Amino acid sequence: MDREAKNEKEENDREREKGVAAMVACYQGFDPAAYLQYNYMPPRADFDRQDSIVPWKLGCLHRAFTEGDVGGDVLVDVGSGPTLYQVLSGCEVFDTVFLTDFLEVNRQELRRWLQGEGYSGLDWTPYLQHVCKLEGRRPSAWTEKAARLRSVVSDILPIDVHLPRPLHPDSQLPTAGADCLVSCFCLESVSPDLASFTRALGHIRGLLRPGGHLLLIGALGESYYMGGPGVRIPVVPLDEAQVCASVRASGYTLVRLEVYTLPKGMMVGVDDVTGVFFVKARKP
Ligand SMILES: C[S@@+](CC[C@H](N)C(=O)[O-])C[C@H]1O[C@@H](n2cnc3c(N)ncnc32)[C@H](O)[C@@H]1O
Ligand SMILES: O=[N+]([O-])c1ccc2c(c1)CN[C@@H](CO)C2
Repeated sequence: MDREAKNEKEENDREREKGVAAMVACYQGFDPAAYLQYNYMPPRADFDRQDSIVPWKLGCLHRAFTEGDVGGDVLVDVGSGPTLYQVLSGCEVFDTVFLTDFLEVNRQELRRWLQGEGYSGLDWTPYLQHVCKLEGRRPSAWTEKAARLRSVVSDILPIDVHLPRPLHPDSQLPTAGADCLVSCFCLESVSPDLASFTRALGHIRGLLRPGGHLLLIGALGESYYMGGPGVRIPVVPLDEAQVCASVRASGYTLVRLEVYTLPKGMMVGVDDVTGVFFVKARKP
């Protein structure tokens, strides 16, 4: 690499590090309780509304986890936040589930629910009941699903998708890698730009074994969201073409893309998201 190219690469690296550092600063004000209230209560989580976002997401995940090609022992959820919905289908398929997040406040929120004591966050019962219905079970089986989830979550780990190795080396992940990754509203919400989003996709690919699957949910057309009162967090605005191009450029085979377009009733003033994508992809 000649001197000019080397200087340009060093400048780009410095810019990227500044962008990532600025994102870390934004997340210091993240408020799990407010985030859950903004996004995981009605209308966005209304199980009686055909056009509600959360039932759409749960349907995508249910189909992806149960259509026969996804399986193995280990599922990793990348950037769990304070939410559990993203593993309610996967917990029936995998015997070992790792939840992960960058912030201790979120890891603590998850620990409290899993330990079944002192949890004062969202009531996940309607979510558990809805996924039981998707599975053809009676809604009252939600208590069995809750027990199943608590039994398969092996650990709640720190993660940083901007590191080439996002998990700490002694994270007890199999050396061959996880059999499946799920990640929802994380990568585009923590990356300063599209290149960083694509790079993070490549980093988490290293957590996956060859032949393993990635189930990715994210925001379309979103430039910011409120992570708490007065906590405005920038987001990389993505369109469908960019999502597909980034998935392919980071080394996955795209299996399918599904898109949800927000009706006005789902625009509640906490972000400017216009759509949600669901990607099923595979590491060759
Ligand atoms: C918009 S929230 C998504 C939470 C949840 N997965 C959901 O579906 O609602 C983004 C999450 O990414 C986490 N995060 C922030 N920086 C991160 C990083 N560098 N690597 C991994 N996760 C990060 C935040 O702590 C937060 O929980
Ligand atoms: O409607 N939803 O189910 C929902 C859930 C979470 C999030 C959004 C929408 C939009 N903003 C992202 C952060 O980039 C977080």
